Amino acid sequence: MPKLRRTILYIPADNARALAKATELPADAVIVDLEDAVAPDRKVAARDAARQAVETLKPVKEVALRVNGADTPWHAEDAALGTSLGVPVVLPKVKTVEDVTRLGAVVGTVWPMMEAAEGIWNALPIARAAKATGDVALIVGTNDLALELGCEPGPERANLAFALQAIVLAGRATGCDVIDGVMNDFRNEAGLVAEARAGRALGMVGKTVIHPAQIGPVNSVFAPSAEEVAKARAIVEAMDAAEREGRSVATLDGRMVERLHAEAARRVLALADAVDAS
Ligand SMILES: CC(C)(COP(=O)(O)OP(=O)(O)OC[C@H]1O[C@@H](n2cnc3c(N)ncnc32)[C@H](O)[C@@H]1OP(=O)(O)O)[C@@H](O)C(=O)NCCC(=O)NCCSC(=O)C[C@H](O)C(=O)O
Ligand SMILES: [Mg+2]
Repeated sequence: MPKLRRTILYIPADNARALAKATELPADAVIVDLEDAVAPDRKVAARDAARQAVETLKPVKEVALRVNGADTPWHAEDAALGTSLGVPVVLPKVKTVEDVTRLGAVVGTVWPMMEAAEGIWNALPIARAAKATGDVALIVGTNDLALELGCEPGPERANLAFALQAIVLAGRATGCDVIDGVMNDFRNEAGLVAEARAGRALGMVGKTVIHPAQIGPVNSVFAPSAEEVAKARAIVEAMDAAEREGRSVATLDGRMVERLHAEAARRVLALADAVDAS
């Protein structure tokens, strides 16, 4: 069954109330954050809270630790914490393959944040290097990307489209999941759903979220709908019937169906089963 990563919830490592809620929330995975969500004067104290939170969450759901960047004074000890916890380590602002391999040699699995302009240009080798460290999600960081590009993404994110597509291409080519960036406007459910649908249409498998209210809507977007499941079943049945008759092409509702369509349909059914089992 595929691993569900429809929603990955960021929780600041120094927010005890939010961390206490995490096991009950229906996010598929959690990133305990030591980076942007934690103020500089709380970074060191936040490590203890992060350790506790990861240890509590690990038996319940997938959990990763976001460390401070390699150019900060906190990075080495954050990375040591990641190593001792044995969870994927989310590395901010990855620019090169070496950024990934250097940290991977210390912590094991690295989930690169795809949010630096240079990192987007190097997306394919970065994704390949990350995949060599384990089961990897490429985490899109649209805030940092927009900052670096000097642009303000509108609801359509047209000015980020090339970068988002490049990340999806790299992820698909290397077997890494691609998880979309956050929607800052966390009370805007309609906007969130539209953005999540656009990410899914590009080939992302989930979206990072920052608030509990965002989890349900995003989980729904990244789960196959009843219509999609029914269509997938019909495609698999049509292809099975064709193959029993020695044909490798079938027709369904006036459309051609080949093995690759049946393969895609089986993926939809497997995802639906995973959602039902969650
Ligand atoms: C955005 C927030 C600061 C809003 O917080 P708040 O005003 O407290 O929200 P609410 O009062 O509506 O909260 C209701 C209850 O939900 C809990 N809560 C809130 N957020 C979370 C959470 N993330 N996980 C778990 N629980 C959460 C509150 O504690 C309330 O519960 P209770 O106290 O019992 O009533 C806040 O949501 C927040 O801090 N979110 C996370 C922010 C974060 O992690 N930012 C960094 C990651 S995003 C990023 O860096 C993007 C990337 O790098 C890029 O470049 O794009
Ligand atoms: Mg960022």
